[in-house]
Order: sequence, then structure tokens, then C-alpha cells
Amino acid sequence: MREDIEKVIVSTDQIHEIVERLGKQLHDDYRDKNPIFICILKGAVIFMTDLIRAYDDLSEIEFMDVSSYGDAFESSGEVRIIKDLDVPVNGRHIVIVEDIIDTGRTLAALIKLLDSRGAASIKICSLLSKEAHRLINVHVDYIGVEVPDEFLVGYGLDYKNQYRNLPFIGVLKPKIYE
Ligand SMILES: O=P(O)(O)OC[C@H]1O[C@H](OP(=O)(O)OP(=O)(O)O)[C@H](O)[C@@H]1O
Ligand code: HPA
Ligand SMILES: [Mg+2]
Repeated sequence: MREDIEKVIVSTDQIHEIVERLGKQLHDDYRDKNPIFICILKGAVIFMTDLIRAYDDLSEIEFMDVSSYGDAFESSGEVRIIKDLDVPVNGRHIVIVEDIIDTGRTLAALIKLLDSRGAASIKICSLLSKEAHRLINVHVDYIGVEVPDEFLVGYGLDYKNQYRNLPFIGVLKPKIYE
């Protein structure tokens, strides 16, 4: 698997530092608010499990499965909800946990949906932001790191559902796409 990587963009050590920083920041901002962390499957699952341990306070976790990329490099533009939340969110403080914000389409659709359900507040925490590729402007409250406009894999991010379990984030060798 690792031999398929051309270069590392965010190392394991860097990821660890980012997660600790974001966990502390969230802890300062959400004290006594019992937030719900909503993990957007599948990509955010690895980040989520590390982040909630760095948060270190009372909170709840929930999961939604949303997909717009399938096996492709480019978002289809259609955000499909594959698994919805099992709990009501009205009156609750929500932190949407994402691995990456790329075109912004997934988040724009999610914010609209959760807002219509009466959440008390909705904030976004994303490990990565690919601002250069944004098509829809979404405000991201907590960003781990800005990344270049390249297709990335690892630490939750996939190509054809593979490479999510790499402990760092990198770019694949071109021959993998051919
Ligand atoms: O800003 P966008 O262009 O909408 O891209 C970001 C979304 O794309 C990825 O999910 P994907 O649809 O690949 O599903 P997955 O997490 O199951 O891989 C990623 O995990 C984000 O949810
Ligand atoms: O760069 C990416 N890699 C993997 N999945 C993604 N979904 C949006 N952007 C990406
Ligand atoms: Mg994907």
C-alpha cells in the first residue's frame, strides 16, 4: 500500500499535533454545552475517533453516511444521504466532523439539512481544507490544515474505497490511476 504513495502531504506527527490543537480549541468553546459530534462517514471516521479523545469532556457522537464522490476524483455534484441520524438535533449544539472540505458541496447540503431540523448551533471541524477547489463557499470554524489542489488519500480519505487506513495523508503515484 505505502509503495503506491508518491509524496506525503501531512505526516502522522503533523496529524497528531493538529488533532490535539483542535480538541483543545473545541474543549474551550463547548464547555458545559454537551455538543453532538456528527461524523460524516466514511472519510471522517479516523479523524473523529482521535478528535473526540482529544476533546476530553462530556459529549455525544453520532454518524451520518453521505457520499458524492463514489469511485471518482471529482464530486458528482449530487450529495446522497446513505444513512441519516437516528436522533433529533433540535436545540442541540452540533459539530460536524469532516476529513476534507473540497468543493464544499457535501457541507453545504448538510448544513441546510441540519439547520432545517432546528439545531441550536452548527459548526464545522475539518481536518483538511482544499480551498483552491471550492465551488460553494462554506464557513469552516475549525480547520486542521490547508492542502494543495491534489487528490489525497490516507487517514480516512480514499481512492476507490482503498488507502483509508494509511496513518498519513499523501498523493498517489500516477500509475495507480492508469
Ligand atoms: O467538499 P466536497 O467536494 O463535497 O468533498 C468532501 C467530501 O467528499 C468526501 O466524501 P465522499 O463523498 O468521497 O464519501 P466517503 O467519505 O465515504 O469517501 C469527504 O469525506 C467529504 O465528505
Ligand atoms: O482529495 C480527496 N481525496 C479523497 N476523497 C476526497 N473527497 C473530496 N476530496 C477528496
Ligand atoms: Mg470518498
